[in-house]
Amino acid sequence: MAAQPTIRQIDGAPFAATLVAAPAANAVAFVLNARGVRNIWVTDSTQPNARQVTAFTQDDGQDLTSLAFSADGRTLYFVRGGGPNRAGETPNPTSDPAGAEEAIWRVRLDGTPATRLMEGSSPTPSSRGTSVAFLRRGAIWMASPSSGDSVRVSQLLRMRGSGGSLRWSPNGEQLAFVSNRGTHSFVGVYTLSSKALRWMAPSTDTDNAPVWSRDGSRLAFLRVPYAGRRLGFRATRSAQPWGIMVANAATGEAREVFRATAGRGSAYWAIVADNQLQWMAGDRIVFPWERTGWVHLYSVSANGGAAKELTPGNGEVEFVSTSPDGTRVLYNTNIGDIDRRHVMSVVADGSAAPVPTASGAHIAWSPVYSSQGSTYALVSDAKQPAHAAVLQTSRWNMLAPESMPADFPAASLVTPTAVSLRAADGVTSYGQLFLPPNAQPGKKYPTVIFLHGGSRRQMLLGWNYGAYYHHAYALNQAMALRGYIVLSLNYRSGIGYGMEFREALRQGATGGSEYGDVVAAAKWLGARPDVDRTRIGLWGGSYGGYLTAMGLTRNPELFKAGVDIHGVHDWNVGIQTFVPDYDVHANRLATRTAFLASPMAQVKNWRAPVLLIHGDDDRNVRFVETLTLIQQLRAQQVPVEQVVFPDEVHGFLRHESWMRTFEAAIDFFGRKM
Ligand SMILES: CC(=O)N[C@@H](C)C(=O)N[C@@H](C)C(=O)O
Repeated sequence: MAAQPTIRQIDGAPFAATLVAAPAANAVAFVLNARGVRNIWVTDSTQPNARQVTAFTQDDGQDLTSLAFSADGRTLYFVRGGGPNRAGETPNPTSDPAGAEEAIWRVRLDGTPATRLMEGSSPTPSSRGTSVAFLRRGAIWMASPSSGDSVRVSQLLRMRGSGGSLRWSPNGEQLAFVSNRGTHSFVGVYTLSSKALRWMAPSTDTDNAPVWSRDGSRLAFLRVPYAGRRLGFRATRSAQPWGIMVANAATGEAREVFRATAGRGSAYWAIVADNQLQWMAGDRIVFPWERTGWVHLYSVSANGGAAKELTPGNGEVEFVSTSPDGTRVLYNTNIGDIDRRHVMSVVADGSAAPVPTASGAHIAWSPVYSSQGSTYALVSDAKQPAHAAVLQTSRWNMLAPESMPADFPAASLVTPTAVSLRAADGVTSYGQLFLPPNAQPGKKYPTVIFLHGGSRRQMLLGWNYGAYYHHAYALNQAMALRGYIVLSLNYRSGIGYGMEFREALRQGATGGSEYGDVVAAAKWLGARPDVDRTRIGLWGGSYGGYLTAMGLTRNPELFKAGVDIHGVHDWNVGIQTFVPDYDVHANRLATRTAFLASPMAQVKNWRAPVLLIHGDDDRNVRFVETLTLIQQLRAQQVPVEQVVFPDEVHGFLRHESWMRTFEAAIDFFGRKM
């Protein structure tokens, strides 16, 4: 019998991320995270086969992000390291005594080594020259070539608020940006020659997502009416309708060219894209709208008028980019295949129906056109982890096949199947079922339910496009290969199944209604002949840790053990992490509802053994959430085990953190289930 693949083998393939295309030279770049060692790979007109252009060698937890090409496509800028937490500390998960930083690096595609340029983030190379605008602690700075290979940096302008969304005009003479003022935001335009700053029709609303017209005379941006402080972890089904403004860059005067209708789609839901708005050829603006209850793309004239739906169907558009000539939009969607993602393209004026790219049971995201019109994407399937690929004769062909480890056990992996189930209140939820290979008829198997985090997430019928859930998919595979049945549950309040599913009523801090789907899943599994209903466990991270803890407090009769990774255990604490001035006394009913929807409200019922795992530099779910839970469980003599990662953040930055987490989980379930 072949040796059982280890979790380190199953989760040992590189994870591909951050695919970007250059405006010239047919260059495309992406990041490969190979067991925590992150490096940048490129392909271009000189060498169509992908090649590694950086030389990092350690699982050091220093992410590579914000890749941005120069106008000529010959130089690539990127950020190494993460942003500061509220205490101003940058992520240092190896506890490196020298500390860590968030800095902008540069690598030329001529083979010379990458070099660190300066502290900062959001490198935004000029659309014409060789300058690079960037952010440093919320201020806007500029780096310009100096003697030799060095750069001269200077703060571009001093203003209130925090800068973001840097956008060069097509001629490289102006820089548009967003100035975030906390309760509202403005769009500004800075002119380099005159050093003049002009606000675009400033108002009480939140203006963001600026995009230049193709002739550089105008700017379009989103205007979202002020709606008070958003506390999160609750449904938002409607709002004061958002709109699209078009401003004259020279005068700052603007007018509204589109406004969402009341009801469905009146609350803006973002796509994943460099720009939320795409200024296309023919002066048309392409934008996302949820009017039908699904996130679709629409097209409207920059002069106003009726919006035209480009992507009809029951499913969501998620990742969006455009062709260099502005005639086509490239996007991914689950329309027609709800538990996967496929890349489509459509003409921006809506004169023709969307066109598919590749067929097959794959998951494709982050699609981009190269400057010479080739189509690239990040792709995975049930067995092949996330990789960068180019579209050739309607197939996705891997760009860096040599990066796959020889011991990756693709053939041993199982292929999950799509399932759906109904909760007591009638709401349908969805999931992927992993069955142990060579399952024996009549045998009853121990079973675990995986609960994703977010909760605006969706697990799929294959390796996930998010790093966190790419890792989670590996553990689900490892558990199935170790003889567990695994149900990966897409509970209500997740994405992919429409607005009303995502914005499920009484979710999270307003009632925890999604826990009803967890109970339904346990009962659905318990009714299966191959499930040992006395051996059902739960595991999940963050929001999934919350639901794991809910199961162990609310229904100790259903669940035998749990692995709770940085879970939310008190919604009032969870909200305060994102809203520091949240006042639990401002609305006592809401505060009490939030507490009653939290595991801590019924922690006295907790009996089952649990493994708690947390990094203490967690910026999303504070370490104290686990501290207070452990204190209470010890007082109740509940069998509690723990794994703590000093200086790790929420989505573990080190591969070794994930491996230690998963090895501990496999061992824990082996002993407790
Ligand atoms: C928004 C956020 O941080 N939510 C957390 C409770 C969470 O679930 N975080 C991760 C796991 C995520 O997927 O967002």
